[in-house]
Amino acid sequence: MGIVEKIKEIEEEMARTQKNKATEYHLGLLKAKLARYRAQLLEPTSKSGPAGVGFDVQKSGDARVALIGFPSVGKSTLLSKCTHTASETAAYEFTTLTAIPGVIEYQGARIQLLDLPGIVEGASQGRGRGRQVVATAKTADVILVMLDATKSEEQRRLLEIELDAVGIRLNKRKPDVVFKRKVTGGITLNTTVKLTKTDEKTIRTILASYKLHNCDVMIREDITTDEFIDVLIGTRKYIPCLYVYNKIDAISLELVDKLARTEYTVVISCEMDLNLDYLIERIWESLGLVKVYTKKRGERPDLSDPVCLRKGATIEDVCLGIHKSLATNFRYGLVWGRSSKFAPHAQKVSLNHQVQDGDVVSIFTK
Ligand SMILES: Nc1nc2c(ncn2[C@@H]2O[C@H](COP(=O)(O)OP(=O)(O)OP(=O)(O)O)[C@@H](O)[C@H]2O)c(=O)[nH]1
Ligand SMILES: [K+]
Ligand SMILES: [Mg+2]
Repeated sequence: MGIVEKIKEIEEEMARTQKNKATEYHLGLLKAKLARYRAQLLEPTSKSGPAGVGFDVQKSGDARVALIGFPSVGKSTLLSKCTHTASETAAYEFTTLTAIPGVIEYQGARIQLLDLPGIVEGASQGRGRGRQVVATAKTADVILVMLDATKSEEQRRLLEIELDAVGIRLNKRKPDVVFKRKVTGGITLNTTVKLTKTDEKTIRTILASYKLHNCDVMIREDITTDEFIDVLIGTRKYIPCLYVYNKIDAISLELVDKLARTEYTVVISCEMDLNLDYLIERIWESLGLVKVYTKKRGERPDLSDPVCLRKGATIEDVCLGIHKSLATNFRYGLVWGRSSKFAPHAQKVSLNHQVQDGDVVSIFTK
């Protein structure tokens, strides 16, 4: 039996199994098995299908945003409107057959927007180019799930299933669980909160099914069984996402209003140029980039060319963002701005100091 069939079998068994206290533990086991098969399916060495690799497009700029959606929702129209790159658009499905990168310039940052082929249901299982598309989505800093506002709500859920199947978790944080493998000593399981969505027995069984007999597990939030499996698999990607409803020119105002009030949602019309600037603002916000300005000794800070970094970035990242040699020859740094303890005055800092948006930084080398 191939992996795809095995997955199907488990999914059917799960669907047949009633969810209650007595079956919770058995379901947990099935989930663990399912997650393992799915991971196998996407491994490059898997014999069950082509490799789970994305399109070969070089990452460029300060961040990457990927457009995921069913055919003809307007992905290429959006790319053509928001960047200087034209991507072919047409009324027929599967107009776009490969990844087309464009650049959004905003607030001194360069954001790569990636137009991708439309996907169909079952994309993650290797139908069409879908698998390549979802694998590319994994490399994005923000995913735009693009939807046709004139079509049913169902499309959103279907896309979520495809992304979930390749290990992408949308708008979620990594579960607060510390997991450490050991060589001996058995399993130490600690929880700092009461578990209401899973239980110790399920957790222990899942560990056993992964042949993890020696490890430390510290659970610090009320996680579900699925979230625990995610921690064990370890390759999950937690990516912020915006749901972008296009073609609002073709629906009622009531519906536009309702969609616009939904969390993580932006409504637009590419054709009528509605809300596109707002969409870019929201993308920027979701990226959560930190901009740092550099200053040479005795000069004013250079406000024209900021270094763009991820949230949580340190002085070391600032150095690496300028030139590798800066980190190796680093002596000390000076920061002005929100991350300075002595604001408005500078603080002398080392490589591991975390910077904040708007900081001005001077680096002193040996
Ligand atoms: N009414 C309306 N039509 C739009 C809008 N944006 C795009 N379209 C139309 O939708 C159709 C599909 O647009 P594309 O940009 O090719 O869609 P796509 O998602 O890139 O499609 P594939 O590459 O085939 O997956 C075209 O006929 C566009 O003119 C919009 O805001 N309103
Ligand atoms: K199209
Ligand atoms: Mg297209």
